[in-house]
Amino acid sequence: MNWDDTGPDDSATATPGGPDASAERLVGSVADGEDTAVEAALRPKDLGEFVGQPKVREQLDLVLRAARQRGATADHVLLSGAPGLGKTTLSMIIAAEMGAPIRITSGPAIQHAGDLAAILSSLQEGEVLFLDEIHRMSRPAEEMLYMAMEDFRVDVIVGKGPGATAIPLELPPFTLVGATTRAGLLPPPLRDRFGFTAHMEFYEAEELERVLHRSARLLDVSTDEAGAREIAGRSRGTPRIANRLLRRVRDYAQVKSDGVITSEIARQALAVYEVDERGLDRLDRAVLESLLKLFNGGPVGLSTLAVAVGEERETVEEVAEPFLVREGLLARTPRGRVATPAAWAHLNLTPPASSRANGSGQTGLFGM
Ligand SMILES: Nc1ncnc2c1ncn2[C@@H]1O[C@H](COP(=O)(O)OP(=O)(O)OP(=O)(O)O)[C@@H](O)[C@H]1O
Repeated sequence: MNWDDTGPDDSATATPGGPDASAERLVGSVADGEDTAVEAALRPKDLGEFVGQPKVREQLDLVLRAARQRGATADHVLLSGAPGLGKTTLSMIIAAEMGAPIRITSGPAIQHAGDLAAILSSLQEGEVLFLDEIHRMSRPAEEMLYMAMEDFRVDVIVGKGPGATAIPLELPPFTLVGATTRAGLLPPPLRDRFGFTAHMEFYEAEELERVLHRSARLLDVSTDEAGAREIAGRSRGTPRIANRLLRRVRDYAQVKSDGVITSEIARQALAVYEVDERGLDRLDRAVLESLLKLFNGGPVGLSTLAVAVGEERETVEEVAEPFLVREGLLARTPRGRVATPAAWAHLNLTPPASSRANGSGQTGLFGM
């Protein structure tokens, strides 16, 4: 039986940086309103306080120290990685370490070259310009940025048509910190103009425990080691999610107990919020359960799977699947979606005999 109603659909382009459909989920990595309000208080202020990402920290520390010793402005820095891993935080740390002010804007906010010219021309010497979602800037603005980054100069075009003239405008030296969830989407001329590029990885559970202990201290929440461990394991490698789960578990501990977060309290609280021990929520589990119970582990086409779950195709593809793929629970193949042996184990289900025989789904992809 061929369940694949969509033809080859392994061309999924979803990434954690896709549409903000995950914003309202407890385990979504995009910031929601409450996150924005609380995050400012929880941001580490210098590299020493910044948890994890040891390579990025070490390299950035060298770049910044060297610039300070030379009395120069730091090179432009490109930070790539999924939402919530600390790109904004690092940009603020760069400014703080350089003793410089910071200006924050984003690619979508700069639709015209004139918008960028206005920002650039008002920068002070040494200032850090943080450009979030730099891959979403308009083309003309991007081209203006090339020259600004390289020569600290922009050409402001005055007038239109044949009478238009370019007036050169000198800029003070500044440090551009660009952030992107999709480094691959940046045109090479832009990528090449960054002196230092750092890729932010998802965090280890032990690192998230440290983030949680720090946040608990700042929020005046008491949590024991096992409580923090329980939350860290469900935080999908992302400090933003860890901090959000911490706040929900704190609520539960306060209402149902004495306010102290223990592993038992964390387990009970996150059961209420339907976040399981691996960080999967209701939607993730619905996708896996359909794949396993209705389609014997696949392969099944994305559209069929989405109908079975009762969600839009895009929601399944862009909100649930990236994490399931990252966790090795689901694979996107040319014939459709396939569950891995780990998916059967996670939901405590037994794979059908045919797939057990070759240790795989029906495609023989996962021989054991
Ligand atoms: N290494 C870290 N140590 C401690 N806390 C961190 C770390 N990284 C991120 N955080 C916390 O996670 C929250 C989200 O971080 P931040 O806003 O910097 O992420 P981001 O990568 O810029 O996200 P986005 O791409 O959505 O803008 C912040 O409140 C910050 O306190």
